[in-house]
Amino acid sequence: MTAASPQLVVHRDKELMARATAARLITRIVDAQSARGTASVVLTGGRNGNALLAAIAASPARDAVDWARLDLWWGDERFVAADDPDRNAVQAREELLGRVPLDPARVHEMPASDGVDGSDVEAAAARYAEELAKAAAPGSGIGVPAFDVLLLGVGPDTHVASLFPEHPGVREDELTVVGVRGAPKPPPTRVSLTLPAIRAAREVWLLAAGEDKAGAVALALSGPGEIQAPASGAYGTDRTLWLLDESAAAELPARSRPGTR
Ligand SMILES: O=C(O)[C@H](O)[C@@H](O)[C@H](O)[C@H](O)COP(=O)(O)O
Repeated sequence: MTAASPQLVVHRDKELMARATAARLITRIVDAQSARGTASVVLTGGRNGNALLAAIAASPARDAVDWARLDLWWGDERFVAADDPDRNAVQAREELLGRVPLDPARVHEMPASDGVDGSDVEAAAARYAEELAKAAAPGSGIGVPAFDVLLLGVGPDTHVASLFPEHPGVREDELTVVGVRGAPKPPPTRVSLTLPAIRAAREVWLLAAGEDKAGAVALALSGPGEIQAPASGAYGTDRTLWLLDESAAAELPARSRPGTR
């Protein structure tokens, strides 16, 4: 299996998907920390991403993770004030981050619109790209850390992070982080990793639950171009995992549908 050929796991419903993925992520982090003394995870916003964080917070295995030796990054962020409830980081703190003993220096929030860059979202994107590059191993590829797991929610239009079909961000093939204006999903201004940065992750896990995602899942896995279906361009160097519930998998051809877990 190549990284670009995804593995699909279909769960009975979105609640079980969140709980099972929480167990999967906890195990993956523990394995990385056992092997290398540290782990690096990229979080996603959205309902599925937040449900996963809530499931981790509720997991009896939660504290198998050495939270102080975990680097957290974001795949995208809404470019609003730092304390705006619309911020992915604010929602992540409420669901999990405020309940576990993380090292604050290793929680890398994307810049906010009331930060040093003001309303200059391109400058904010460049700042985050610089923070990623500083954390990257010297001489390693495009200047992002080797993320162990990069999480992505999938939009009904197949967007991932804040990379939307036919938008400039999804066409970016050099920068690791871009400013996004006029996003179809509000709020319109965002900061996002690019596909090259996403594809630098060891594992990319795409989360999609609900019937409103069935068309996007079927389209993205049918092999279209990443410009028309950004989710189809999201894959890891070692593994690409689509974590679905039955509703989101409903439009997949029978031959590509694994058994439900
Ligand atoms: O900032 C964001 O809005 C997210 O990062 C976005 O990419 C999200 O993951 C998808 O839109 C899916 O969102 P849902 O899981 O809520 O459908």
